[in-house]
Amino acid sequence: MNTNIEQRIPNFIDLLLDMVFLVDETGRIVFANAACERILGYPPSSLIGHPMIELVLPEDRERTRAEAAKVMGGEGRIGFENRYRHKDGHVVHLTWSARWVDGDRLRLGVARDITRQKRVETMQAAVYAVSEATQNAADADALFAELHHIVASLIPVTAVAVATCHGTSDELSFSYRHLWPDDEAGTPVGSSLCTDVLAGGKARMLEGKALPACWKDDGYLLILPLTTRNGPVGVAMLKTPPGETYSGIDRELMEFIAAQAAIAIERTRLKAELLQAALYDELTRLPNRRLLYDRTRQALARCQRKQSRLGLLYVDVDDFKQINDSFGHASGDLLLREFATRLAGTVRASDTVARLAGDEFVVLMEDVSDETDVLAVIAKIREALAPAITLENAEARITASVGIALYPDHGNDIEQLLRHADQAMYRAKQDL
Ligand SMILES: Nc1nc2c(ncn2[C@@H]2O[C@H](COP(=O)(O)OP(=O)(O)OP(=O)(O)O)[C@@H](O)[C@H]2O)c(=O)[nH]1
Repeated sequence: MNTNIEQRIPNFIDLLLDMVFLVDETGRIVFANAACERILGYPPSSLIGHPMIELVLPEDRERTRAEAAKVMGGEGRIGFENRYRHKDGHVVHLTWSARWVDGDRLRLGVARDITRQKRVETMQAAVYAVSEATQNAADADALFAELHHIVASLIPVTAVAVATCHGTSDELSFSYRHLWPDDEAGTPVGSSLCTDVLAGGKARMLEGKALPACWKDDGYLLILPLTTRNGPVGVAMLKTPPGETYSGIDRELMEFIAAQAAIAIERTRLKAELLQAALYDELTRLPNRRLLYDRTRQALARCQRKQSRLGLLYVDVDDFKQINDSFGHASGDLLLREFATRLAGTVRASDTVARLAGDEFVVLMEDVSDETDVLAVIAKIREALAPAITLENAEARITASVGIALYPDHGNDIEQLLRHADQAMYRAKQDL
């Protein structure tokens, strides 16, 4: 009966969607069905006599040899996965069912192409990895480094650059570069390519003579626009190792990741903006009351441990209302910004200058030995305030009243210290 069917329909094995191989004891192919051409690009006749292992990706060969040895030892095996190289260069993921045919001393293997399924899994894993990176990255720099890491785990990259912008009218600036060269003018290679890709909104792949000269026509450059529903956020550039290429599947995957990365960049920016708004004063960009309280509590804990002193200055601009009344609110704002800059310039980078409200500022200094240290800072503040401040149509000279509080001399917590310094400042103002 079977013989009859085989005689009447002789080539049914070539209709199978899976590949069927017979491989001899030396590892050479003795039979391959038509699916090999559909899946690997090789006509079956061209594979006869060819060592099977040479079709396997070099990274998977050792595992594959070990698996073949098990099959040749008589074990029926199902579910082994490895990767083959298609004739056109792209990677094909396979899962195997294999057994040893003892009488013919041949390995019979049936392989299913699971490349599409693997791609879906890779994409899902990439979405997860990018979203985790977005959650965990402390800032944009950390996010770029993590995105680079994710991309490098999926495709070969030797050099990476990301240029970012805020919308179409904004200029691109290079925010991340890894082994990315400069051109003769000292700007990152590919700047004009980025501008073109951003304008076109489509990914581009460059090779050979089209590559920037520094790569000597070697390898490929993939340029991807980073765009969200709200507009462009930048451009990413990936360079293959010399002699390698990105397949259509690699490019599709990178375009997908670029879309995820663009959303991640937008979210990280939003997070940074929210954090800035929550902790910093909008007008002067100085820490606000909330951040001052937080930093003071931390500083007090350190001082307690180290048995050291902390100095707190309450600084209030004298007669600021008159500036507003005489020159207008915009000039008042300008003066407050300049005042903040000068104040911040008088202390160490590790100290904190905060704006509490209106024209009231606080300076927090760690590790002061006694009041002399603090008085020296006040002298510096007065010196910094001495030059006139240029307003829109006028010049203004300002002074400030300052009150001092020291930990532990005048209090143990932020509220007590602030109250003490405020009262001292008030007394100083009365004496004017
Ligand atoms: N331009 C501007 N003015 C502000 C801002 N915040 C508060 N002010 C103004 O700052 C002024 C503070 O006035 P006062 O508290 O009387 O302070 P002063 O005029 O310096 O008086 P003394 O503290 O007694 O020297 C008020 O007129 C507020 O309207 C701001 O962000 N911008």
